[in-house]
Parts: sequence; structure tokens; C-alpha cells
Amino acid sequence: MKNAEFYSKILGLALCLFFILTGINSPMTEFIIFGGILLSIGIPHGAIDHLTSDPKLSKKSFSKFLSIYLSLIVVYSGIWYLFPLFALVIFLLFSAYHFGQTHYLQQTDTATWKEFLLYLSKGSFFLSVILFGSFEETQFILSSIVSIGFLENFQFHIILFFLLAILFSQFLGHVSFKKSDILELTLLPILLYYSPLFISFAVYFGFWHSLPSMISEYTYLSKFPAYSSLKKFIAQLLPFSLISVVGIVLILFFGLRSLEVAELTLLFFIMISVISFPHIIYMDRFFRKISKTDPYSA
Ligand SMILES: CC1=C(/C=C/C(C)=C/C=C/C(C)=C/C=C/C=C(C)/C=C/C=C(C)/C=C/C2=C(C)CCCC2(C)C)C(C)(C)CCC1
Repeated sequence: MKNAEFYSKILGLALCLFFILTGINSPMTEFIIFGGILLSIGIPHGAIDHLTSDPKLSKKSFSKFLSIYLSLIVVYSGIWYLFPLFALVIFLLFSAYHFGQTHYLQQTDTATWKEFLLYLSKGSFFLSVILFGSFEETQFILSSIVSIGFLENFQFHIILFFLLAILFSQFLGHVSFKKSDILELTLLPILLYYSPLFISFAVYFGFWHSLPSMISEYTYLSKFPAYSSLKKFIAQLLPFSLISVVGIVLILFFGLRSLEVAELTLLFFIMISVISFPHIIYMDRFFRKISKTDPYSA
């Protein structure tokens, strides 16, 4: 399992390097790679939240899970509708925390403010590298909600601030530095910064977040006979992945008639954000539950 993660990360770095060195500008190629990563690991890694929360789910607890999960989606969609800027800020903060958490699977296990600071700073660092690296595109996509032009001159200060915050909070929380941390804090951000937006987001989201999360999910669930093989696990991922993909595609299809490219892209991220909202809450509980066991032990 650890090999799968290792080789996917090498593939991710190679992809970034390819786009940087060739200077290729092909939105269609970027879209295919982005879509492929999203469909194969990005969306599926969230589609078994009901099982990671309770592998022996009864009909009653499944209905309870579903009503809480869907209510969170509805409430957060309402926040997007009424207060888009506030919803965007929540999305960025929650995403940063969630992405940061995946970097420390099994290294931290308590729920203290130091841990919170560590996850938040690590995720914010990578998000800022990705978004500032393609500042014009990010600005264009967000233009219907907020004007962020003033941030451009401060981008390196902001990135440096988050980098120092990682070092500080890792030191504060007595979290040891691994060899991979050095690569993650040097080569990876440089490659993400200079790659096209959708490639850098897909590589980071797919190979540094979704795949490691999915491996932890599989390792945990494979201990239960109902999900004990890869085939059974994949079968569990399919239903909610398909429902989500069909829902997103249908909404984008209707949006095609009246929305501009930037608005459509934003709508896409809003949809990802609304399904990611309950997912982040459930995954936080799941990661804490498994934090004392080796995610690669199976
Ligand atoms: C279970 C279930 C389900 C499913 C679920 C799922 C499938 C989930 C998934 C989940 C997921 C799938 C998650 C994800 C996450 C993600 C994230 C967290 C992201 C973030 C991002 C960001 C932050 C971005 C940013 C940006 C860019 C990049 C560009 C432009 C601008 C902006 C800023 C927007 C359903 C609903 C059917 C039903 C119930 C139950």
C-alpha cells in the first residue's frame, strides 16, 4: 500500500515537471488529467464516509448518518447562497485543516490547539502555493465573489508566513521531521507553484491527500469481512461516487446555458465544497479513531 502512495507521488512530481519543462498550454490535457484524478480517487475517497464512521452500519444508523450528512450539505449550500464570501473563507479554512491533517496521519493523535495549528498551517501553505502560483486564474475564478488583486504583492510573505508557522507548530507539538518532510517543503511546493492551476491542484489533492486518505480507509475497513478485499472495497466506493458525479455533471450542464467559464469553474468548486463539508467533519473523527494504529499495516 505504501508503494502505491510512493509511486503515485513520483508520478505527480513527474507530471508537474513535464508541464513546467515543456511549457505546454493545453487546457484540454489539463482538464483530462484533472478529471481523471478527481473521478478515480478524489470523489471516491469521500464516498465511504458512512462506513468509516461505522463499518457495522445498521439501517437505523445509516438513516441517521444520511440525515446528518445531507443536512450539513443543505446548510452549507444555504451559506454559499446567502453569504458567498463567508462560505469561501470557511471552505479555505476547512480545506487547509483537512489537507494538513493528511500529512500527519499516525504522527499526531490528540486534539489540542497545537495540532490544530499544525494542520492549518501545513494545509494553508500548500493551498497558498497552488493558488498564488496561478494567481491570475485564481483571481479570475473568484472575481464574482471577491477581488483579491491586492494580495499579489504579498504572496511570498504569505507563503513564507505559513512555512514558518509549520516549522514553529511542528517544533511546538514535538512532531519529528521525517526525510519526506524535507522533500515536501522544498521540491513539492516549487513544482506546484510553477505548474498550471488544475495540474498542481489535481496532483496535490489526488496524490498527497485523496490517495493517502483512501489507503487509510481501506486498511481500516479491510479488517471487516464485508470489505476485506480490494474488489469489495471498490464496490463500496461506487454508489455514492456515482451519485455525486451525476449530480455535479447535471448541475454544471444546466449552468452551461447561463454561466461564463469563471462562474462555471467556481460553481464546480462550490459543489465540491458542499460535499466536502460533512466529509471533513467525518474524516476528522475517523483520523482520530485510527491515529494510534499503523495506516499501512494491512
Ligand atoms: C457519503 C455520501 C455522499 C457522498 C459523499 C462524497 C462523494 C464525498 C466526497 C468528498 C470529497 C470529494 C471531498 C473533497 C474535498 C476537497 C477539497 C477540500 C477541496 C478544496 C479545494 C479548494 C480549497 C480549492 C480552491 C480553489 C482553486 C483550486 C482554484 C480556484 C479558486 C479556489 C479558491 C476555489 C452523498 C453526498 C452522495 C450522499 C450522502 C452520503
